[in-house]
Amino acid sequence: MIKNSIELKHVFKKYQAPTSFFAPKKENPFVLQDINLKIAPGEFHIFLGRSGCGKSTLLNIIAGFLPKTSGQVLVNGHEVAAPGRDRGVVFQNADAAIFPWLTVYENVSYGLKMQHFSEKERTPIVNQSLKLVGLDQHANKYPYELSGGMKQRVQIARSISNDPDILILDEPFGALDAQTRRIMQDELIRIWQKTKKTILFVTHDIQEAAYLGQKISIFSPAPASNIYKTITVDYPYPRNVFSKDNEQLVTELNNYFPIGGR
Ligand SMILES: Nc1ncnc2c1ncn2[C@@H]1O[C@H](COP(=O)(O)OP(=O)(O)OP(=O)(O)O)[C@@H](O)[C@H]1O
Repeated sequence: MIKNSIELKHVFKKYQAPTSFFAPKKENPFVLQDINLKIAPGEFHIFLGRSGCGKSTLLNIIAGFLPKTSGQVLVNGHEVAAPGRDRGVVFQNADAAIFPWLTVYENVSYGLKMQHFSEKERTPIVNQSLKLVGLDQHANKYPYELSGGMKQRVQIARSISNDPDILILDEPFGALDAQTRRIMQDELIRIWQKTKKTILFVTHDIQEAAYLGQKISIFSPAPASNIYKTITVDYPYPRNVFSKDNEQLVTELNNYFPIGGR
């Protein structure tokens, strides 16, 4: 068993069509068809693809929120059957993910409290997580007092406080303005380098994939999406969006998504 690893073997996914006595019987197409992938411990891995190709579906299967139709999904060598502490998830919509009636501190502390950590045990973990994401000065604020970027920091701190092996992020910066998005991308790289977690990050933004990813898995269009190719990006961080390396990578990635193509 390799710790912090993810392995996908022949994963297929088809959503169940709604059934009704009056509606004609209908079969939904496969959303994902024969996905095979290995994500190594400590890797920063990107799922890149057009809207609707099934990136979030696969991420939710790995997180344990959705069942697969067939195949094997192994996290740390064990078949995924449900969500678990080994996987922390950060969603795009922070407003739906954090509790509006709890402070920043209480939101980050909540999961640990549910796992019966005592207050004495929780305090240093929560303080450390808040410091890591730069929210230590905002611990007593409520979500309505926070910017979009700060709310995403709360989600990241909450996940990190559980000390997951793998951090799973579903378009976490998609709703942020361009400047905040770049700041959060730099923050995430810093957190990844510090914690050495395995990161699985979903995006449809080519520039974002090129700026963040060590490995970029490119999804084919819907339906019945597959992973076309996984590209290894071996130039170092921090990356310069104006560098020749970056320009070449963005051009290469753009070739997989022709304008006007599906
Ligand atoms: N609960 C569901 N029931 C039926 N079909 C679904 C369900 N959830 C998603 N789908 C379909 O599965 C396909 C993949 O959706 P998914 O959200 O995984 O794509 P995505 O690549 O993450 O898209 P986006 O980037 O827009 O979030 C889409 O065709 C979508 O309509």
